[in-house]
Amino acid sequence: MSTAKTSCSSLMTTTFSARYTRLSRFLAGLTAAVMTVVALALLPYADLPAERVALLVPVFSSVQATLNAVIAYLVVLQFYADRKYPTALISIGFAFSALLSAIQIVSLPGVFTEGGNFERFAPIAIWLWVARLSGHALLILLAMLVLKGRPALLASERSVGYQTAVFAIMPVVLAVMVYAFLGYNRDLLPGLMDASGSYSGLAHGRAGYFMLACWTLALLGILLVTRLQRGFDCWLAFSAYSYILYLIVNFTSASRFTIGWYTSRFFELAAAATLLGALLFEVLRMQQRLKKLYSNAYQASIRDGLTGLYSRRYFDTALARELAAAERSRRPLSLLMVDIDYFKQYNDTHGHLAGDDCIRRVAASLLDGFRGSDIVARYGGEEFVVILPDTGRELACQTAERLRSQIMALGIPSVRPADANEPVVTVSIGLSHQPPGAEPRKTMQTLIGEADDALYKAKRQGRNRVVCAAERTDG
Ligand SMILES: Nc1nc2c(ncn2[C@@H]2O[C@H](COP(=O)(O)OP(=O)(O)OP(=O)(O)O)[C@@H](O)[C@H]2O)c(=O)[nH]1
Repeated sequence: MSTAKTSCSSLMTTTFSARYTRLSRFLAGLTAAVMTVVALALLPYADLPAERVALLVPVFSSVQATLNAVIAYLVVLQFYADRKYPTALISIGFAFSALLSAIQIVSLPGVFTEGGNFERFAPIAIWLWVARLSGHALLILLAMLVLKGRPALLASERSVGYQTAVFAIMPVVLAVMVYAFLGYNRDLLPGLMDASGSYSGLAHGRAGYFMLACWTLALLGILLVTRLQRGFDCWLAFSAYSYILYLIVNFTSASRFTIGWYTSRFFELAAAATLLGALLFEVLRMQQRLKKLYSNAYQASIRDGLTGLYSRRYFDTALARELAAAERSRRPLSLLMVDIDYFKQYNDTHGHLAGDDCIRRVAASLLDGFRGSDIVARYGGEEFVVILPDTGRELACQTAERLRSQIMALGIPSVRPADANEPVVTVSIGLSHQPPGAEPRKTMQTLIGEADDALYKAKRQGRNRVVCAAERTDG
């Protein structure tokens, strides 16, 4: 019960595996600690003015917007797979942030005009920044509340495609609405920056505290609700923590073109870059897992569960393939049908489990006795078949004889009727053969039928022997 609940409360259980959680926790914790030290070391210098590098901030903002857009894309695709609404809300958060960043870049100095549209956009630009950061955090917080309140709530399988499209469009609508609202009310908005470029009114006022509170609540939400059960949870928490450091360093300077103003952007960049790295790593791991799963499923579909030999189904396709190849290359092909003698008595005396063990030992011996190109399969019950490509009748007879002796040599104690003289498990073998270039060529059914008839003859003749179908036809 508790396991089911725990897995529900974690994010992205479909794609993101638990295996690397401890490593992610350690790495995210370590990186957060290093960043905290860097932030603390920076604080005394945050106020110092720095060179005005007009393009630095637009470049930072573009990279950050691109990273967030890619994260949003990967996460909304994840919603398509796991159908969890919190996943969709997180993707909206990142897409919303990316879009508002893009809008904001237009207003920055040196991007479209020398002085920038900044002066013209100034009241909106800084409000866009406030809206972007708080909106992003609130959407993550909302995701955590939904995850906590309705952990089992899933989008229906039928509508998930349509809902994914809606969630992909929603951030555009939100961003346009925020932009329109701010533009429309630009004259009413309180100025958050003075003519000298100082925004200490924002940093040490209600808007600044609000932004910090949003990210602190988002971080607490991630920690308390997900309990960092998956790698993604850890990096999402790290990303929220990076935003808090970003704001603290940025607010300590509270003025444009200072050490704090520039360097704070590294923290925002770190938030997006590490999360994207974690996502890509998980996508790569998922690919590896799928490959392994596919290979396991394929092997299970062509192998017999008890013996590990090829299954009857695989044998059917293999025989058709090998017969066609033998015909094309005008080479011979032989088929052995091997059956354990008196197996019913063996089972009745020693029990079914011992019977299984006997089948396994005979199968292992069969595998041992053939070339890599020969195909050994379990035909059913205590019966096996072996396809011997490129093998003439003489060689096939010798091989079958060798196999018969090899199985006797295993010395599996047997219970026999009074007339049987071997106290060990033996096999009877029927052999059929397709000579090179023979016309009319035999079909699969003919070849199997002939081997089966030969096996029946071997049983009637007293068992523990090899009978070749060609002998009977010729004779
Ligand atoms: N333990 C075990 N027994 C199986 C398995 N598949 C089939 N059998 C048993 O194998 C026995 C086959 O019996 P029969 O077909 O009468 O053949 P037999 O006793 O070997 O007699 P001959 O073939 O004429 O020598 C049956 O009792 C089946 O229940 C299996 O996977 N495990």
